[in-house]
Amino acid sequence: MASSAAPPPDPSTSPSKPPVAIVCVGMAGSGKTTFTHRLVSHLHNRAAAATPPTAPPYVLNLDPAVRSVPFESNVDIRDSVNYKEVMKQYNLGPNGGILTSLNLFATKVDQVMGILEKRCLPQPPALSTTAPASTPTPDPTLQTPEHIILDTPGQIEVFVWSASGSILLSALSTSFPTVLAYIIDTPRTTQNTATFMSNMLYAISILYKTRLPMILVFNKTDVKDETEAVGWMRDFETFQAAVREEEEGEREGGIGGGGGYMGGLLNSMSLVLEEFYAHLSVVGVSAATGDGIEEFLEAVEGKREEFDKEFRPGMDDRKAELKKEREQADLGRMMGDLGVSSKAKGTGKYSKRPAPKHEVEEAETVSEAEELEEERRREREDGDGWVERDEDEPVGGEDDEDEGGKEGLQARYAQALGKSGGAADMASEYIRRTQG
Ligand SMILES: Nc1nc2c(ncn2[C@@H]2O[C@H](COP(=O)(O)OP(=O)(O)OP(=O)(O)O)[C@@H](O)[C@H]2O)c(=O)[nH]1
Repeated sequence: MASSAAPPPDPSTSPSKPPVAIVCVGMAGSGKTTFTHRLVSHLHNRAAAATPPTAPPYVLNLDPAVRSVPFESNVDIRDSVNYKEVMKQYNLGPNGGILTSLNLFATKVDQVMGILEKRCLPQPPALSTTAPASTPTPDPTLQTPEHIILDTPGQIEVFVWSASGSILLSALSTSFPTVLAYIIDTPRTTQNTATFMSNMLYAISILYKTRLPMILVFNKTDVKDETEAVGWMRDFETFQAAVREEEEGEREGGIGGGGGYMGGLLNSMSLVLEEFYAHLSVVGVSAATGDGIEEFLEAVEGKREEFDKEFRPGMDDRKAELKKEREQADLGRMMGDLGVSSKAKGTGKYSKRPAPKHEVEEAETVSEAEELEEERRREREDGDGWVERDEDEPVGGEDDEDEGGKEGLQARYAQALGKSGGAADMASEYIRRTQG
């Protein structure tokens, strides 16, 4: 695949643009992590090869359940929330554990945004009394990245449909142009027209839920290229012909199928979806070989413009309003998620005998669970449960070793939100009521 895209702009000479945030979402197994890995290493290579070298992408891992992340991330939810302990403490299954971990992480969204803005937006030059030294080669570590990349949990609905997902996306998109990369497993999705349509309907629901520009990324083109899928999208007659062919195949094979109802529905939907497809960019990539990554980055630039034109207007005015919404309405909803979790204690599918005393002492709350995390994490952590992976962040944390139970959690929430009262109190009050 040609890599003929223009070299990245030199941030030292070009008017600085904020980086674009790429949020990778997709069904479990579609290849999000492999794609993120490929994208990150591609951008690292591109930044190193530029003259002068530019800043590499800023990377966030938002999947609390992933065992190992193949790429280097600057911010990792796992440093802040211990997924296994969350499952244990709230008696949750895997999906509830991911949801609750994301909820806990989302209470720290303002800190995350603070770090992102500090690291990724051009900062006003520091006042200096000494004469500027002549530095012909800008230091890439002092430059801002062109891309922020986020990998999300495999359980797509947990991220896209949860309050915490909305909080994170709305916070991100108020500060940075934000684009969704909807990763699709091409061979699996084009197995038949019904699977294809299901995936497209999922994409449409995310598009309308988030209202962010979206790129459909047909992944795994090394196994099957995107031609058929794109054909089905661009020309509904091609799609309808495929539906007919499948129906005939089923009739000949004696398979009942949807008895005509299914075919009719698929045909109607293909007509309706024409309008939706028009709003999307489509690229074929292979995360395994790297094919199509440059085309994807070109599509991202197109979507950045769309974001600036259609999404950005009014955003600056709405920033304060959105922040308030985040703290009030969504946190209320988010605590509702925790409430569901707390009710599961002792009654639900994942209920269990009361934990023996020594286990309780081991970690009674999420905050204590965090305290018990490995020494490596604790060293980086400076008191508020939040950590940026590559550097120490000067946060005025307190030693909360003595804080146990609900008070400890309350302090966590208060700290997480950088103040006392408001949403923090609301969160802890909710927990007090539901857990007490
Ligand atoms: N052939 C091929 N396999 C791929 C490609 N991308 C990912 N895979 C494989 O697809 C499987 C799933 O990939 P992951 O990157 O773990 O997918 P994911 O969406 O992050 O998975 P979850 O986090 O569990 O939802 C792995 O076996 C990958 O090796 C690709 O471009 N080509």
